[in-house]
Amino acid sequence: MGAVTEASLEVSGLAFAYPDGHQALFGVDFRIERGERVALLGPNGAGKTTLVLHLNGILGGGTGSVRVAGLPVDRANMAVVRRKVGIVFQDPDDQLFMPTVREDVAFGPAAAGLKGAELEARVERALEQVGMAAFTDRPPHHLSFGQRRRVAVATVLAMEPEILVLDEPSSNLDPASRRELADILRSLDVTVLMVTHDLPYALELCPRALVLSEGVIAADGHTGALLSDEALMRAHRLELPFGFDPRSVATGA
Ligand SMILES: Nc1ncnc2c1ncn2[C@@H]1O[C@H](COP(=O)(O)OP(=O)(O)OP(=O)(O)O)[C@@H](O)[C@H]1O
Repeated sequence: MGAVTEASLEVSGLAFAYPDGHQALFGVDFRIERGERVALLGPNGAGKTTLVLHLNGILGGGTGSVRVAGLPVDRANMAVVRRKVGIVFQDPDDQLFMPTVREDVAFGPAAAGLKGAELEARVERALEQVGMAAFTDRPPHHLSFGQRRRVAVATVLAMEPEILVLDEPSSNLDPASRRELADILRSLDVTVLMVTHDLPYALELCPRALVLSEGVIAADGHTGALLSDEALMRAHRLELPFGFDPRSVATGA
């Protein structure tokens, strides 16, 4: 396979209806290249979560295809795909359940067969990447919310994913923790897809954004340009904070 030209993520004609018949996705197409940071924007109910749950095969059975690093997300590839797509859920407590930070971060790689010094090095590196190396032996429930979110990111980084998917990464963070997480995400050498309603955060971190609305991609382009398009914003119920000028931010730097 031509690994060099493969996209990190390629979604083609993805359509999906829930078992109750509610159609959430109506033919979604986009491609994310290796190393890009892309924001997935859209109003409540647009289909963002439904889309994300297709990226590692939690949801399936619709039509169209999802490929991660060229590999189709299907039953046969599920174990590999789950390692390649790291999803950080909105609530870190959904991801942290072991007695110590070390055990939480080691959990995934250990289940994938890593042990001994190799496992220890993997854990150490992931915790260093999120600035949490000093907390290795602490119980996660003794950490602040912002620290727990960083550990949740580490649990996913420890799997060395092809693509890091973050669901509302800035939610419930104070301004300092928000900025620290932005610095961490910027420093990572990994493809990022970030689902967020925090439009200034999207602008700050992601040079490119997708707008998902009523189950289709309504716009795909430069984040600053999309957020400056008042008609587009209005049409898809996207609102910037009062007084915020997207043209005043150096996007994705
Ligand atoms: N289990 C389900 N069964 C039936 N319909 C569902 C189910 N889960 C979600 N939906 C519907 O699918 C549509 C897309 O929902 P989804 O959660 O993907 O949107 P979202 O963009 O993530 O929204 P939000 O910003 O509120 O998180 C909505 O109309 C929702 O009501």
